[in-house]
Amino acid sequence: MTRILRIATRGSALARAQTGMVADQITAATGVPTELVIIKTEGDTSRESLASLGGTGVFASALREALTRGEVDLIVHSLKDLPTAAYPGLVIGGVPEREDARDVLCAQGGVSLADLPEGARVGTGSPRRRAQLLSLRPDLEVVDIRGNVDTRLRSVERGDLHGVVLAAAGLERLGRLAEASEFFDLELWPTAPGQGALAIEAREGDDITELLSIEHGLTRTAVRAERSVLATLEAGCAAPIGAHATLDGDLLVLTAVVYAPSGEAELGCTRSATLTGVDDGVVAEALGAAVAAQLLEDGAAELAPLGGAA
Ligand SMILES: NCc1[nH]cc(CCC(=O)O)c1CC(=O)O
Repeated sequence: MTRILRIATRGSALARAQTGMVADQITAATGVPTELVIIKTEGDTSRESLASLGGTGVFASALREALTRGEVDLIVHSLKDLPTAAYPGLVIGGVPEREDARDVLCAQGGVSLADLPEGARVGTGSPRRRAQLLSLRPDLEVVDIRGNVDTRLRSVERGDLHGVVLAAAGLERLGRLAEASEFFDLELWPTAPGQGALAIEAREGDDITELLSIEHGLTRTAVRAERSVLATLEAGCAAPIGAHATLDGDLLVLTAVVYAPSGEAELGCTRSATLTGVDDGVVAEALGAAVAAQLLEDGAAELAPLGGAA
């Protein structure tokens, strides 16, 4: 019998698109056929705010249960939506190369943030994006929105909002990057730990050698540093924190910023560590922990609500 890899995904257009891309890559590289298994999650069906759903992992848990039960072989997650805590019996078996980690503005008339009218209504459900918007444009009315990328873009098309902030990677995967009216530089506007990257989760001990074909070690190392900041701060995925790591030669450079929810203040820290190719993951994790420790020493916990879904 030929082996078929069953790959679980959430049902949103973005989730299906990115899972299909990973599945196609695996098949192209290894010849092993794949099958997509769509799993509905509470995070997809509920209209409640993320905070009232109980915070981290609302998108991941139904898929993880299916993987644990053996109903599927792999899960493709957006890395930024994956809680930092390990899940018993499961491992991140593959991390493909990261795409664009930046946030973008999609605004009526294709205008930039600076050119939005006074008091413009801009939608985001992310406390980080809210703070970043307000720090640059305190006059804006930031509107808390939920829903998938398509719904968010439609609220701009319909004129309910002047603009929305979204991840470039998500728009790209949906073929809608042309709707971006401004790309925010990562130095000025660091994004969520792991943004633009995917995680392929597998059962511990399963020998899924096909994953080697999509693995990108430098992405894995960079996101490990970013996620280590969150884990050390004991912050949830909805905390107002941006973190981004890049490689400069053999130097891993990590910047993290914690924002006051109002956008009126922020604390940043940049540090670097040399990668040697040996234990890079450990080095990355220590770098993230050091950056987080510095932020805490500088008062991050007093500046922003860090825990759970803020
Ligand atoms: N929270 C939803 C979510 N999870 C991952 C992405 C984008 C793709 C990515 O970062 O890999 C998005 C949409 C968005 O933030 O615009």
